[in-house]
Amino acid sequence: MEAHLDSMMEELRICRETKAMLEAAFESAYEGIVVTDPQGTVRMLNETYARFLGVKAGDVIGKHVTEVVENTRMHIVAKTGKAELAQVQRIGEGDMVVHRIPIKQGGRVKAVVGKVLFQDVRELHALSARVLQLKQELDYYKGELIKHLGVKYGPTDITGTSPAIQTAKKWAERAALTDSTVLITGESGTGKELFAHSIHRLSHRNRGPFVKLNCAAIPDNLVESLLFGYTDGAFTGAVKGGRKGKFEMAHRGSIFLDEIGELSLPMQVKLLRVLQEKEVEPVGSVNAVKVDVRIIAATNRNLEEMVSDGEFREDLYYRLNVISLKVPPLRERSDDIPLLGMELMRKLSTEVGVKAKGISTQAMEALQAYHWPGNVRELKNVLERALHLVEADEIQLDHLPLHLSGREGTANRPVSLKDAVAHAEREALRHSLTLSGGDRNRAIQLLGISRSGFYQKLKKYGMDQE
Ligand SMILES: Nc1ncnc2c1ncn2[C@@H]1O[C@H](COP(=O)(O)OP(=O)(O)OP(=O)(O)O)[C@@H](O)[C@H]1O
Repeated sequence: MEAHLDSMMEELRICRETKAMLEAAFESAYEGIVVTDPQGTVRMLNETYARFLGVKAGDVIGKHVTEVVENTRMHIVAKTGKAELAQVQRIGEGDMVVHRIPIKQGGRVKAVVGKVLFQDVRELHALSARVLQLKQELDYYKGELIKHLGVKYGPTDITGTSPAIQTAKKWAERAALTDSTVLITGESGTGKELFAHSIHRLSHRNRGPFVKLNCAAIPDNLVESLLFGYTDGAFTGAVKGGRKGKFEMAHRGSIFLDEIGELSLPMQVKLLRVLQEKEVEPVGSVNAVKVDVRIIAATNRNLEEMVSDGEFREDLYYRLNVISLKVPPLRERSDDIPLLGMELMRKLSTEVGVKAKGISTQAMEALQAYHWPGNVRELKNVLERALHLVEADEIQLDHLPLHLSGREGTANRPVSLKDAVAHAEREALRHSLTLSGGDRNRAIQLLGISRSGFYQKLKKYGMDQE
């Protein structure tokens, strides 16, 4: 009996403590709170609400809620048993946001709790306007940060719905989940760089830098210092204080080694060491620097063939090719050409300042029938050229180059061998420049002729000013 009494006392003490805690929470709440019984009689009213209504809680408890709060529906909710959330209720001078929540036991309403969330809905409007402004600012700074970090493109920039491009995109998404080295292969102009940016953008490193190095564009003797940096006085002409290399710059981010197939054999050895040790040794330094960098490499050359010809190290090839991503050539996804053509045309029209709205059916058919050795880059160049020629709204067949539009009939063909050679040379020059996007070094490579020969021919055919 005594033990029973003790346990009842203990329970009573806990109940009192809980009640005191709930009352304190009730009173200190920022929102106004009112509780009624199922008949709509006010049972509780916290200090915030009482102050807001300009009444004393003690005076209104026991009154019907309609006598205490203007436009109330607490007594109605007590009848319907259905909660009314985030409703606007006019009280005095202000529009309030209120919740009315029935408390049920055994399916019957035992009480209704009313909450006034904001003192006035205008506060909410002001708050949401501020949130919107902050969001816009945030988006702007995010964009700026991304530009600053070096990443320019994301997966949404890769246009195409063909199964081939979708598969490549899926691989890129998967690659982004890991930190493994990715080797992106594919013909020139297929969009390898877009994929490299996208992998970084989708990865957990996307707040870190994205650093690009085109291995073909730098002289051999500079590659090392560019990649690994150098110390003060490492060589004549070195910047005072030394300079960080691309690997260090890409710390906690990704490095994109474009045209990796052009890296000389001695540089391949050094790169392999970085991959193995995860540290770089700046030129002139004896101390290695630890780097945390994800490597994305790309090439349009056949590295396997280069390995068998002894031009590319096998061990480096396997280190790079942990995840391989092949970007399909455009001729294998001609289904993408209408969408891609329209998308590129829209972007280019803004750049060129021409308002072309479409591509005629005939022109589109010609675009789809062509084999696109220069892939999307070539398509872009063809469309840009067409936009300069277009007079009305649409790109027509005769705005496309002759080799594409099929208008190159026999009537205009040269008869003498000399003229035929000149004609062929001119076309080859033009074609190589279209393929390379105007990049003369690449055009020279594509033609397989010497630099001086290239410039002589440009001059001969009056194309040196183009
Ligand atoms: N799927 C695509 N959607 C939209 N634009 C694309 C797409 N693929 C490529 N491009 C555009 O085509 C051009 C060439 O792409 P990119 O430079 O990525 O090719 P690449 O494969 O890296 O070429 P290279 O081997 O010559 O370096 C760029 O202007 C790029 O924006």
